[in-house]
Amino acid sequence: MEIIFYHPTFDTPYWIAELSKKLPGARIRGWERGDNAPADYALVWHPPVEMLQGRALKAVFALGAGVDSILSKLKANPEMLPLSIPLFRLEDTGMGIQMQEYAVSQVLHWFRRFDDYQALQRESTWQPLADYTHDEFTIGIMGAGVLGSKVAESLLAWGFPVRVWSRSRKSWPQVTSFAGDAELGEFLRGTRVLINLLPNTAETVGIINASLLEQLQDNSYVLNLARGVHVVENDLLAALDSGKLKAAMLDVFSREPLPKESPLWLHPRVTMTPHVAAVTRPQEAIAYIAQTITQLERGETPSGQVDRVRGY
Ligand SMILES: NC(=O)C1=CN([C@@H]2O[C@H](COP(=O)(O)OP(=O)(O)OC[C@H]3O[C@@H](n4cnc5c(N)ncnc54)[C@H](OP(=O)(O)O)[C@@H]3O)[C@@H](O)[C@H]2O)C=CC1
Ligand SMILES: O=C(O)C(=O)CO
Repeated sequence: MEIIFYHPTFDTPYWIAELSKKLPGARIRGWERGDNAPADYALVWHPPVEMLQGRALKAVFALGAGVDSILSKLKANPEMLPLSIPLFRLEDTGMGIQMQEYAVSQVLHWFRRFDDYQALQRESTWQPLADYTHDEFTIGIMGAGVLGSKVAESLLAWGFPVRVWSRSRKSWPQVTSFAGDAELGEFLRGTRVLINLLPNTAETVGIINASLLEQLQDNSYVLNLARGVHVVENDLLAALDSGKLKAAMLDVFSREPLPKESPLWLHPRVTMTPHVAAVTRPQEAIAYIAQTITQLERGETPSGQVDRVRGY
């Protein structure tokens, strides 16, 4: 079995060595321009078109959870990967716990009013504030997939009311589920902390815009953990300045790295991280990919296949 690997920043020799331990029969090589030799599987992130085009692959693996970059490249170059070749993505593989850590720490930060206390500290003001209660701190998670479900679970454990919004309805204990565009308004009206874990698709791009933000409760919070293009950044800034939003924490941006001139950098109620909410953990990802390849070789149907028509 021949496997080709391409990632613009990962340590390719390390990945090849570790993958080889899990797939001892496989010949694995880092792909370089001009390599047209046969391959059965391709493991990729931001792959050049020529890496995949014209190959009789058994499957392609995205080395992350989101497949928006590969799908948008495919839109422009459909011949890069025919629909008959399945595309897999990483399902959790250690990203769930990272999203839980991020979401729980930030929600608790807002819930315990550490943002307000930090502002008071800057003025050397000693001023105890009224506590927030859990029942006025409903968490609304957009996207109830692999990562959204993990985040829901962790915030429930801290006693917050949790609701989710997705395409299909969920029947999860203690979680209120809203499904489809028709129920988005009702979902938003009860949400105090909006957490975004949607995939980037034609339907979700720009979804966090002025009209959506207007439907949230006053003094709400936004935590964007998914993709920058979900948020209309000027609308978010306007909602912060109008007082509709109390604060936003952003991990992802419409342009990355965030340009120096972006007003988001200096906004007093915006905090940010540079797209690190959940990174690919090599050992977990390698175990998942090796197991999935083994299942495919046995003729089984592993989970994690992307529905390319649906876009996630
Ligand atoms: N910032 C970071 O470091 C990282 C960001 N991410 C981002 O997180 C995203 C989510 O990952 P993951 O949980 O694994 O993805 P999943 O595919 O498992 O979940 C996607 C969820 O979004 C819902 N959804 C999709 N389209 C719509 C729509 N039009 N309306 C309502 N709901 C919709 C799906 O609904 P249904 O359940 O009905 O199908 C599903 O619940 C990734 O696509 C990626 O962009 C991922 C990893 C790291
Ligand atoms: O896996 C993903 O989709 C990511 O965004 C990794 O940072």
